[in-house]
Amino acid sequence: MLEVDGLTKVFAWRGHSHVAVDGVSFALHAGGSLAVVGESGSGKTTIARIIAGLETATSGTVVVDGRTITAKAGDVSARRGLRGNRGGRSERDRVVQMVFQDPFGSLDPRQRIGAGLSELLTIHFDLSRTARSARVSDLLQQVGLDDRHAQMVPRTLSGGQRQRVAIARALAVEPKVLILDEAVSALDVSVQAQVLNLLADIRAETGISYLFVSHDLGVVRQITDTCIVLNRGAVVEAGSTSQVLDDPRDPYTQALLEAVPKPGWRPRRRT
Ligand SMILES: Nc1ncnc2c1ncn2[C@@H]1O[C@H](COP(=O)(O)OP(=O)(O)OP(=O)(O)O)[C@@H](O)[C@H]1O
Repeated sequence: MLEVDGLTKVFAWRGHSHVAVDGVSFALHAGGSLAVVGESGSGKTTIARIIAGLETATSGTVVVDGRTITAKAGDVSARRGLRGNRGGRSERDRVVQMVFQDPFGSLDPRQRIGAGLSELLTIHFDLSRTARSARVSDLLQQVGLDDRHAQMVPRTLSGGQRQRVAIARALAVEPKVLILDEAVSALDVSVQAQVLNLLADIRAETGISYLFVSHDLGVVRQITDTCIVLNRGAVVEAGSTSQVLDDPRDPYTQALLEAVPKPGWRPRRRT
């Protein structure tokens, strides 16, 4: 479903340059769930943003569902080739969707949740008003919300409910790949568990694939079957999530796991 090959991103500014992603390759099969883990600054979000089309790659390819979707800066023909005929939206808008840690940024503060979903459906599908309204109800139900929430604006929802809305909005366009970038990190533990269960159910029902970016190895264990570990933009270990987390081969992965606070952990005193 998703094949990433030799992906590289170099950020350059005022005579400086920084290799944020360094020849990353991995594959995610249909209905699979792959974690991208690594410490802060290791390049996780940059990879996610390139796949979602929010950032251009310096080199390498991204293939989703058999179609190459990588567009380098200035590569207009690649972008044109991906244009769908629905409202001028690119095909990538539909096949890959992304949910962020803070859904506030992607929600219009003045728009009621139902109206926002309806607007998205209008952009991407040719549905009658009745069919559209039924689809809005279905989407809300799919994420554990109801028609009551359709009448609310983002600020009147809890953090967990807002994240459910963000997931409903992503699902509205029927993507093949959903990128979840620290999507449950800001939620408290019980709400986090509910959203993780919801994501597991949606994957089982729809066969959607997840690319799960997280620094939380406990969450990664629950929601993914395969895992890549990044260190300074490069993949240092890849395999099944249980193998990587239970029997890490690479010293960096071992150090990453050892850094997770264990029961009885106490903050070290400053000297
Ligand atoms: N627009 C940019 N310009 C310059 N450098 C950038 C830019 N975006 C990211 N970087 C750098 O690229 C590196 C990787 O950043 P990225 O956000 O992908 O890391 P991350 O693993 O997602 O980190 P975190 O877990 O803290 O979100 C970092 O060193 C960051 O400073």
